[in-house]
Amino acid sequence: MDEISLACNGLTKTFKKYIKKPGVIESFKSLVRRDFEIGTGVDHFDLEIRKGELVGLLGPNGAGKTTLMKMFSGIIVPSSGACQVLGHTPHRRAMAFRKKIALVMGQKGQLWWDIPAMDSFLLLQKYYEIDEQRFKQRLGHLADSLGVSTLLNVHVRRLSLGERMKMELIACLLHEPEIIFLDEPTIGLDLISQQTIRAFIADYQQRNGTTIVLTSHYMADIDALCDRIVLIFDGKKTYDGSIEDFGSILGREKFLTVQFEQAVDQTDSIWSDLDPKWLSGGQKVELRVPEEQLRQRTIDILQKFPAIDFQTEKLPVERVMHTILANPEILE
Ligand SMILES: Nc1ncnc2c1ncn2[C@@H]1O[C@H](COP(=O)(O)OP(=O)(O)OP(=O)(O)O)[C@@H](O)[C@H]1O
Repeated sequence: MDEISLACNGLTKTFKKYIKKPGVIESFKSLVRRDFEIGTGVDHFDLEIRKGELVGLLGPNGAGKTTLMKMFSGIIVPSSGACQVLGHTPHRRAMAFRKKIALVMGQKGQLWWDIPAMDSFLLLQKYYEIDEQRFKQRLGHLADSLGVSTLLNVHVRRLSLGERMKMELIACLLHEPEIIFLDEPTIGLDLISQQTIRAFIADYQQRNGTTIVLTSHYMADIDALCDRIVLIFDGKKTYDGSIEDFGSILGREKFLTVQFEQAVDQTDSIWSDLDPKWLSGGQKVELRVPEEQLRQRTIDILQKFPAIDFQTEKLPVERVMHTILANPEILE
């Protein structure tokens, strides 16, 4: 039987949300008594992740992804429900647990800004009690793989965003964690840095079989790295399955792209049920077409509007996600 790395059951996190009424008098009143309501960040979430899986956690802004990652890594205490990570209850923060996990938050680094990354790594070596030889070997290997060996002694504040993220990854991997939580590791990075970090994570995971939970706003990350995706909306799990099945959630559809000689009439009824996405000022369109209608619908379009190029492909996950974010009831 496969070993389970993470299991949670009915995991819930509620927050007090303070309400401030407008006006000066209300501001003074709020100094004495603050009204609040209870908001739910994560709502009765069940999840099981096997050892060595790379799972993508997806959802719109404010869906509860970061709250979930914080509960998995023990930074915040659940309001109710159960969570076990590598046999530990995360929020107890036992040292044995901390040595087995790592959390990288793209929005919030753990490295000190005013000192070189190397100094932070040395502190982490002490904190995690990493043997000197193993530390040197590991740091050398990670820094080489990420192409930052020459930057270890540069103050973190002087590094570019991409270089800083690479240092954050090294910091999280030095102690050889068994499970890694990556919350938006590529956020704000340019395309090249995104690709480098993506390739590094894929390679690292393949070599080490580490369990990884990843959140990202970039579907390219999810597409390239994750076999399984979990969708979260309003704190609730709405989908858990393979990326292939996710791609076919909207039915057996193909993605048809047509490039025209000149801009065409976007109000024509021919597009009405094909979810058109217009590009190049109306000279190019991307359509979702049911597989069984693909031949006829393509002929109809080409007969009506002079085209210079067209292609069909499997519906990209990005497009499926976009449609689901706009119409979450599809998953009900
Ligand atoms: N400390 C807190 N106090 C009050 N509410 C909070 C707190 N942390 C999170 N929330 C609320 O919980 C919900 C989930 O937030 P969370 O940060 O987990 O979302 P997310 O999916 O990570 O969003 P994003 O993609 O924008 O980072 C939001 O409504 C948020 O306002």
